[in-house]
Amino acid sequence: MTLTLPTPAQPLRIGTRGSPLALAQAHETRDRLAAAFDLAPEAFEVVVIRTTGDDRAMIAADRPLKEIGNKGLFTREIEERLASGGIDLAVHSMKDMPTEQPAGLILDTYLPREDVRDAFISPGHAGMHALPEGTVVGTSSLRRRAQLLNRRPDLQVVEFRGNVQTRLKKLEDGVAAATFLAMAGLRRMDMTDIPMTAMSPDDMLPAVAQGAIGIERRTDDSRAAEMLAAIHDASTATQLAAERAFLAALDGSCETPIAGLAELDGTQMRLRGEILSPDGRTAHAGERSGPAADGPAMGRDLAQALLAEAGPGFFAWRG
Ligand SMILES: NCc1[nH]cc(CCC(=O)O)c1CC(=O)O
Repeated sequence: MTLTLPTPAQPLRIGTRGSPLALAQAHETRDRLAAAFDLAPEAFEVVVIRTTGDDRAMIAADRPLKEIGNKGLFTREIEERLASGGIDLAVHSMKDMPTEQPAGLILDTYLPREDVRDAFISPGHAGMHALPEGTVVGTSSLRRRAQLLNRRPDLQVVEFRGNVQTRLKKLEDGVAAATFLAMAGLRRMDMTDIPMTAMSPDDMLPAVAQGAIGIERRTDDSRAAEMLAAIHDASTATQLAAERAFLAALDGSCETPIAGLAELDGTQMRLRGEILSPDGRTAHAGERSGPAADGPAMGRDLAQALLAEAGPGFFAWRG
């Protein structure tokens, strides 16, 4: 098979949302492909796609994300455009992607994973444990809210939505004294000079697939498959296979406080997972270790164990 590479006249079209983080991730994808095939940046076109999620989030800026729509809200239009041939690739944060895949599309290429940890961000305080009693912390993440309240039930949590820039502005304006963001996003946007400390996964286990970028293509597009193979990171794929099997076995979505992290040491894997009640009062955590190739089985096994420990009805609040 001979690969017909894209040219400035017939560029490879990369679809993405328009937030600064999404654009940084699309540009990283483009730059890695350009380097792998020695192509000029003009051989690629970055296509910004507005999603229902972006529109609704703008209108209902103070409401929790889970109230304004279900999963796929921020990706549906992008996947439709990909399926209909309007773009050739779609770049996603894997943390935001459901575990099922629309027919005709495949999402199995991952860039090397960034820092998986959460960052604690506060102009005035050194870390989660140093916050005075009653301090107001902003976050839109059900997981971070539940984990924080589990460790620090005395704190107050307020809804904190918007892109990274918006959230930092809210901190500046004093809406909250601290917030959390993914280290990966800050690094990818070159924003590590803000006042922050990386959280140990022992204090705050990250979201499943945090820090991982996935690139989606049409199942029948062999050129895309061949080009993506050149930038794929196998270690990230091994980690995500375990973490996403854990998530899928919990039937989890972004509406459920779930955390999971697989770490590799040579051929061995350590997989940690946690499920929490939204108020943080109850948490069930566990881990598995074994050969990395058994990651998906470890993920399913850990999920079953945590579900059994939590008992029936633990996820009952889910609509
Ligand atoms: N849900 C929003 C989202 N999706 C991916 C990232 C960060 C990048 C990543 O985790 O890969 C963020 C923002 C954040 O959590 O700070």
